[in-house]
Amino acid sequence: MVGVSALRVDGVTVRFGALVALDAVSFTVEPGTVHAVIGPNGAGKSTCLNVLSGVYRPHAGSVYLGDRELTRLRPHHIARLGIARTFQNIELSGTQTVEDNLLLGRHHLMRAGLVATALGLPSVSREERRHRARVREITDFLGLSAAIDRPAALLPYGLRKRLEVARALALEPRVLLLDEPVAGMDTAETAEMAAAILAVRAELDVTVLLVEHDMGLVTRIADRVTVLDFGRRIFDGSPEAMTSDPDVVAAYLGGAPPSDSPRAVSPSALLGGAPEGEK
Ligand SMILES: Nc1ncnc2c1ncn2[C@@H]1O[C@H](COP(=O)(O)OP(=O)(O)OP(=O)(O)O)[C@@H](O)[C@H]1O
Repeated sequence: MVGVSALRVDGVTVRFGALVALDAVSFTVEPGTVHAVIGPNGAGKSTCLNVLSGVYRPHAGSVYLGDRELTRLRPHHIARLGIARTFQNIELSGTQTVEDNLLLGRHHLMRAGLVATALGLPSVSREERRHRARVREITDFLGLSAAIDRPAALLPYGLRKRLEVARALALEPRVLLLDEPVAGMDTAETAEMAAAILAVRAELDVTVLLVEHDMGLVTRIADRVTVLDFGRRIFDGSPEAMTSDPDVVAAYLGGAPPSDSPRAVSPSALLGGAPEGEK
């Protein structure tokens, strides 16, 4: 898991009908960093993550991992190139154990074909042992080993959120995209998740891009922050500079969208549907 390539968002625009969810947004996530994308409700954060993971195709602009353009690729292809993500709403298989959820996450790394598996060839069991060993390492790393045989649905909320991160790590990514990793967590769970994210960057050398509401978390763990408001990038820089930036302060204090904002459209104009490329 070597994070050597920058993830570059270049002039990305996404529209939902007349509503411009992202308006020519650009930023670069440097390898080996924790980069946060924040902004008030409806700022375009999730849309941005959906573009990066291939769920939405932008109307304009491009996304690159190093020299590789990702813009037109499908989600599974992007995942194979080393970009894994978690979802705002936990998307685990609740009836399956922690271990099986992670093995499922490694599915595309498994080489044995159906016939070889059905015949129980030695190479298959060797491969399976290797994957199970790696899954144990990942569960240990994220403090989930005591729960490895439990069904995901029976875990407390904080552990389920961490299992989501573990499942994304099971893909052996170079870049990890986290959609609101501490949403709904109490203080202790938030602190544990913050420590886990920092460990992922420092010990696994995985670049982390997280979308988050929690300003406190962002200022504690992010190396760099991009702030969106009404689909536009209003700030890109260090967490320290962000907290005193007048545009960021104004956005977080609230207020109406600027009169030239693409968001200043009538409600009926917003019913135009999803982006052209939405799959
Ligand atoms: N599938 C969709 N169809 C229509 N409009 C959408 C769709 N997805 C997002 N939007 C709109 O695009 C804008 C940006 O939404 P997005 O979910 O990206 O914001 P966000 O910053 O993630 O918000 P939140 O913090 O509330 O999750 C919002 O006005 C939202 O209502």
